[in-house]
Amino acid sequence: MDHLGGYSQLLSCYVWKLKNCKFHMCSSEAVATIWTIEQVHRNYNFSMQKGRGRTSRIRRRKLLRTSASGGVNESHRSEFIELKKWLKERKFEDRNLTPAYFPGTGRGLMSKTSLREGQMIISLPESCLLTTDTVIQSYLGPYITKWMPPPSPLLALCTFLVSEKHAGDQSLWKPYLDILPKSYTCPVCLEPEVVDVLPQPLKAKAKEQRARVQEFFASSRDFFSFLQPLFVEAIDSIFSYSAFLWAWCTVNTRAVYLRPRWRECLSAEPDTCALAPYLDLLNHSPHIQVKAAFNKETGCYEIRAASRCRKHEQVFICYGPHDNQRLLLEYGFVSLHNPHACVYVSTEI
Ligand SMILES: C[S@@+](CC[C@H](N)C(=O)[O-])C[C@H]1O[C@@H](n2cnc3c(N)ncnc32)[C@H](O)[C@@H]1O
Repeated sequence: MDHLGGYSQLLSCYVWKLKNCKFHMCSSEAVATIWTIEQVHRNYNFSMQKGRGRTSRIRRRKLLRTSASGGVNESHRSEFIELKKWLKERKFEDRNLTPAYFPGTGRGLMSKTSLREGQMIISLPESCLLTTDTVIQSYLGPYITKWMPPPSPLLALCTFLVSEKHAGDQSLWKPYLDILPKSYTCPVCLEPEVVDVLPQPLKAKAKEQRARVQEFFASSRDFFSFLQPLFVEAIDSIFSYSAFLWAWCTVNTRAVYLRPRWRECLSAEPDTCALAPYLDLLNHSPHIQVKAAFNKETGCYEIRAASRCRKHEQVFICYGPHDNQRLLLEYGFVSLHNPHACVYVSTEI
């Protein structure tokens, strides 16, 4: 009852803050409050499950130690155990980081040991990357090669994601697909009535983005129909707008940058995106500078720490010098204390 009392008190305090302060709170404060509610809820669930033995005491102490730095270790979760096995088969093992949940930023990666400036923090072999090469070498390859005009690199990646997600247990990428978000918070995924209450300049951008994605989907439907021989179910039920939007957001919010490559069977748009399982659990901080790139000599996508990081701290990378409007549009979040923050003023004002 103690737990329940404390929990509901804390929760109602935050809910009250959200309800009553919504007119005074900026969107980033509101988002932070929602995250705090989530964290209270998670801590509550954890404490209700705790046992009374020595092992539970040790575990609890360990949790307190890690939560002192903000993160709760999540490496015990079945999806991360499966992902780790899958990465090991592809010659990747991580000694520096571990998946964890952080108040404020949500799921991310936490350092297991202190990291020096310039130290390699992740070196992910090419065999773990999902690129257009992966797609072309798959069962989709012959269809992509035959389709005219050639599909874009982005369409190839989205098609592969939707198809593999549909394959479920049969997919070779299942352990990766299982850790991907089920839904996204980018404005392109919001209901039009919600977009309507956004500030004018952001609303215009969000509408533009939605129209672009809808047009991209509409213009790809003939290509999807061409893939029907690969599936038993009707193609429209597999390549629905919601499945396509999920795949688009997956690439848009998580892909890393590779040097442009050109493939004859793909359109001339730059082919620069790769999905990098595990590495894509790194969250963004505008205050961090990291060195990240594909190293041709080692055949790995490498990230080096640009500054030191203490044990059990969240390890961040920087997605770019983005203001909060851009972060929300492209990644579905805003950054507190963003040095690139700016206010957009419409021309009428
Ligand atoms: C590359 S993923 C990073 C891992 C992600 N948090 C996850 O759980 O899979 C990018 C997404 O993480 C979230 N994210 C990244 N940095 C963040 C931050 N500083 N604050 C809040 N959310 C963040 C956003 O949802 C973003 O679209």
